Amino acid sequence: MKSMMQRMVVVWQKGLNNNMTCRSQSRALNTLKDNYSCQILKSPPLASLDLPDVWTHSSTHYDPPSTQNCTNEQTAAVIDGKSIAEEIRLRIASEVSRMKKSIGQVPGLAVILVGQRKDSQTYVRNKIKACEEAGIKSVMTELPDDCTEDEVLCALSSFNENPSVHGILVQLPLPQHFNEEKILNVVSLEKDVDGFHPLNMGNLAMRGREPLFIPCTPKGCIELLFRSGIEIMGKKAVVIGRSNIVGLPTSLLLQRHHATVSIVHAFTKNPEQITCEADIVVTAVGVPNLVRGSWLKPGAVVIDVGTYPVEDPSCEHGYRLIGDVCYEEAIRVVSAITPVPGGVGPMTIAMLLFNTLHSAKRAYDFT
Ligand SMILES: NC(=O)C1=CN([C@@H]2O[C@H](COP(=O)(O)OP(=O)(O)OC[C@H]3O[C@@H](n4cnc5c(N)ncnc54)[C@H](OP(=O)(O)O)[C@@H]3O)[C@@H](O)[C@H]2O)C=CC1
Ligand SMILES: Nc1nc(=O)c2c([nH]1)NC[C@@H]1CN(c3ccc(C(=O)N[C@@H](CCC(=O)O)C(=O)O)cc3)C=[N+]21
Repeated sequence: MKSMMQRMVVVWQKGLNNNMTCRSQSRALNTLKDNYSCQILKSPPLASLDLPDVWTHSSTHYDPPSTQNCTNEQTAAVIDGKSIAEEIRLRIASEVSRMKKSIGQVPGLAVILVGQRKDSQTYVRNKIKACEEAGIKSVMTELPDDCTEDEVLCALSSFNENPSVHGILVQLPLPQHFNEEKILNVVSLEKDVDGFHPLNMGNLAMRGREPLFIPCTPKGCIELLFRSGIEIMGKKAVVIGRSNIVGLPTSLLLQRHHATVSIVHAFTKNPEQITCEADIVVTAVGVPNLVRGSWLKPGAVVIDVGTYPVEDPSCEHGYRLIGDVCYEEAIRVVSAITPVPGGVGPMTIAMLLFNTLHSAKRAYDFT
């Protein structure tokens, strides 16, 4: 136990430290001159997030679309997840600040990172930085690749019991020798801000049941659709990928919003035929350029969750990210699309902060 504690690296972020820059000219959509663009310029209230009293319509107002990057060929509006996420994070920061002033408490997020994966380290770093900027306290336990399952479970139990921790995230994937199911089952249901606990997932799947938390990436995808004024009800949606963390919960969530949902996976025959009937395509696979222009119905909306790193010495970190969708082809066909990077990724982090705030509000009965 002692040696485990010594191996932990615990990083506490200071309390309120909102150093996010407020973008007065935030542009949620870099829309271009075309017939479709007018459909997605509305800025509806955040129907999918539970803060309607705070996130007023006026606060979510977007400027008219930019036409700066207009080319003759591009017809799609680019859904600017980065700006939308920034706006959401500012709202969260102001809620955290209100909470601190009112009850002297701030939300707390605990992250468990096992192993040395560079991508996981980057994601976790970004999440902790985002917490710091929103005034959310964060604590991280880092364990080596060869640690035991008991060490992870022990760290989890201590976070489960810690009243200043309102959200717990076990960064996935875990090294191969771990039983992911066993570990995720131990995360307290009330602190499961990732929404991966089987009870939260089960409640998401069942009619008339409400999960305590909705997984961040799927929730971010829906939020992007809402915020871009894209109707889900009655639409044909195709989700490519059926993983527990993205594809499956996204398909459940789209159904909850009354879309007719088809799921495409590695064994699907003729995926193109299924996908090209969809009004909304959400793709979460991790295969670059899997979805070609020919897979898409003209005017469809595409949410590209996939991120795949490709070496690029001209980029800051020596690599750049590409999505599942052949972007250059898709923008000539669809009405709106999320870019990679700058689409879903930033929304995942914003939703994590949202879930953590929500959890703390519930813990303190703060409205
Ligand atoms: N932007 C963000 O916030 C996030 C991005 N991601 C990214 O999303 C992608 C998916 O992540 P994740 O869900 O964890 O990945 P998984 O590897 O767990 O799942 C991939 C899914 O894609 C399916 N699949 C694989 N190949 C094909 C194919 N050729 N055609 C159709 N379906 C296929 C698999 O099908 P089967 O089930 O049959 O094997 C599986 O369901 C990754 O690139 C990941 O980096 C993930 C999380 C958050
Ligand atoms: N328990 C758990 N919860 C997760 O939510 C989880 C996880 N494990 N394991 C890995 C995936 C992946 N994921 C991302 C989060 C943010 C970006 C993101 O912010 N991407 C930026 C770019 C970041 C960069 O440049 O590297 C963007 O797309 O614009 C991407 C991917 C969360 N995941």
